[in-house]
Amino acid sequence: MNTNGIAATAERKDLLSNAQAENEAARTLSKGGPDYGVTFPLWRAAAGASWHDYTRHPFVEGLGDGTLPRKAFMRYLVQDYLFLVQFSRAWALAVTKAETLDEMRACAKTVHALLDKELHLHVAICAAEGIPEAELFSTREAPQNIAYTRYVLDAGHSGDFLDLIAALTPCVLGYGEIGARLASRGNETGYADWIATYAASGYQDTCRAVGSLIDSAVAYRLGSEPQESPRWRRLCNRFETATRLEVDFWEMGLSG
Ligand SMILES: Cc1ncc(CN)c(N)n1
Repeated sequence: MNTNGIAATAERKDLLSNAQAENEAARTLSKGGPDYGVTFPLWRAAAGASWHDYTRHPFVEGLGDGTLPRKAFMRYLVQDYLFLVQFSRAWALAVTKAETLDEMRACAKTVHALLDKELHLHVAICAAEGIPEAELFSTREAPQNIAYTRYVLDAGHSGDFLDLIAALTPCVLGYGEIGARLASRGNETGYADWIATYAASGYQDTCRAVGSLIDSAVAYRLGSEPQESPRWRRLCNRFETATRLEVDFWEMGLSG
């Protein structure tokens, strides 16, 4: 096969995987939204307007309709590469804070998903824009990036497994929700690869696994009525703080 043939096959594969992601997302949304367990919807509801501000942020809407300036996207993406490096460390910390082997396995799988799957998107897009990975790795972190990632790491160092998981949840599941919603619109924009990554079955499987990890971790430590626990409010607060830090992260992309 000549190079044109290879490129055409690769392009067709891309189109197919984008179409599959859109179909999956449409099926998910027709069920009433992504189903990531029972604890996540409670924390999301407790976060109130902050959740809406995060998942419906102008940056997100710009990704969905293609109006987001490329400069803003690249500023975000370079920082997000560094973000994912720190988040991998935070999920690795969760492995050491876990109390069961199932929890350790679930957290280790998430480390793998971040380092060996999600980061590829960033490396590939940046390479296409002429930014090599070594340059990404040595970029200076934006203050919003430091604030968010170090908040989560501190939640893990100063608290227990649940404190850490509550701070990690908006990141994983928020993007799952955003990816599914944007893909269901079916717009062909310059950000289709980004949207397809978070709507794809691989990422949605991670979201479902994390949703079920949260449910079992909460039941293991707080029993069958977790909302009655004195810890519940603090966990909701951690989730909401991380959600607001997600909003600041989008703002960082739009700044400058
Ligand atoms: C800031 C941020 N939040 C969440 C994700 C999805 N893992 C991400 N890549 N970046």
